[in-house]
Amino acid sequence: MNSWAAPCRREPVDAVVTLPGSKSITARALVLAALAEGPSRLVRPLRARDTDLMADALRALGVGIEVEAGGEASGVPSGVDTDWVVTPGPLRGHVEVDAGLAGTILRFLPPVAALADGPVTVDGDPRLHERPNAGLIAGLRGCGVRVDDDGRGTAPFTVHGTGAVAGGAVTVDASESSQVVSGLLLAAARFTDGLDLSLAGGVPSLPHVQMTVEALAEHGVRVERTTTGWRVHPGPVAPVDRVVEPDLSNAAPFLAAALVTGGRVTVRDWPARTTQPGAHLEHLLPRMGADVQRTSAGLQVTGGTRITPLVADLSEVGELTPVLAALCALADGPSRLTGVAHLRGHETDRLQALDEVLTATGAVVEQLPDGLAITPGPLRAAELDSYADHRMVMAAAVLGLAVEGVVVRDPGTVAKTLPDFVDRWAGLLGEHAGAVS
Ligand SMILES: O=C(O)C1=C[C@@H](OP(=O)(O)O)[C@@H](O)[C@H](O)C1
Ligand SMILES: C=C(OP(=O)(O)O)C(=O)O
Repeated sequence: MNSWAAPCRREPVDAVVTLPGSKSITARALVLAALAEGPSRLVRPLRARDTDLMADALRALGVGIEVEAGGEASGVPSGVDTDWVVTPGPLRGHVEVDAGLAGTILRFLPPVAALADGPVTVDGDPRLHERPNAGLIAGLRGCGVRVDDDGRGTAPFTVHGTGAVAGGAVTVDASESSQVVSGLLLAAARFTDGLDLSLAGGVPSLPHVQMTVEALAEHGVRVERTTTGWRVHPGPVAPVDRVVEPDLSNAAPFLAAALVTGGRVTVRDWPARTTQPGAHLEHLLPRMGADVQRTSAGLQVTGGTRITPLVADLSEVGELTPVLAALCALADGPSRLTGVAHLRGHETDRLQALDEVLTATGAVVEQLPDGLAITPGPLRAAELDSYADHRMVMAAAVLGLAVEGVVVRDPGTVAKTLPDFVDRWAGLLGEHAGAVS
């Protein structure tokens, strides 16, 4: 499929959707299970490019990861393969791993690789070579690990595992990605001296760091907040069986459809409490005019007759920016989204890409040093790039609901976190995914 005619919808949608597991929780669960003292079971992990590549990378290091039919907890008919059973083994080096375009692999795998018994080379898509990673590589070196890189910390690079990592007190610059902190914390219980990590500056996406801290605690690791960062005590990592929550960032386009069409969308199995940044949709969407309720079915979002502009600092929830920006282009006044300078280092430079896409469909966009000012204009048809970015396809889908004639090139890029997005979108609208070529 080379291009996708995003469906336009004038009538209110009315749908209940079920979404696959969280990318971020699946990635953490895989890494911690790989470092644990015995086998762990992941029920309903996300099966998508990012998490499949993470599983492959860990397998290359010697971790057993088997697909198994789910039990009762999987919520699907018995006999359907829904679970991953992760069996740790001695971590081996002399391997190359493909990180694709996954920030989670780029930043979570190298600290694990440092515990292997030989060199591990990390490479991936051409765009991965541009994703910022200097903070992680400097942090690893501070822990006593030898890394060969091009001097910028970007992939490809080689981590020289020796079977042990000293750890100790390290200061890192995580201003470009919270994953620098998460990656180091995740493996730190296995470092000889644990890790006393201090931040050199700010860190975006704090809920994702909190997600890491909670995942560590669930695996029995002692982790605490310090005045300058986080401390992880050395010790065993306990195995854990867990059910992976639905991906709430991937819920964003589906819930946004309720606002665009003045309809109603419920996302099933919305967690009562979660560290996923997508949980902030519950508070952000009412600011854009939606009625949001927790019902017995899940999170129900009902759109009104207009979309209210949004002025918000999205530093904690950067992942939501593309879909929220699309909604801003359909609002009835100017919006301002700030706190997201680090989006320039995501799958694409998202501030530039959003500028291009929203401008092409009629908005007036100003790029700010750390965000976007978006003034809606008369809507017009456009052929949009997907920028190899799943969230840009999802943002285009939201625009397409309101703009006749939105065509998205290379929509298959959604495979990163939601391979069947186009089919699910058709299902949301009560259509078949026919308009693809
Ligand atoms: O730890 C994680 O799972 C993630 C952290 C965030 O990264 P940044 O801090 O680089 O934005 C987020 O954008 C990414 O999609 C997932
Ligand atoms: C920034 C994202 O991904 P990654 O984990 O590759 O950084 C994202 O999914 O929005």
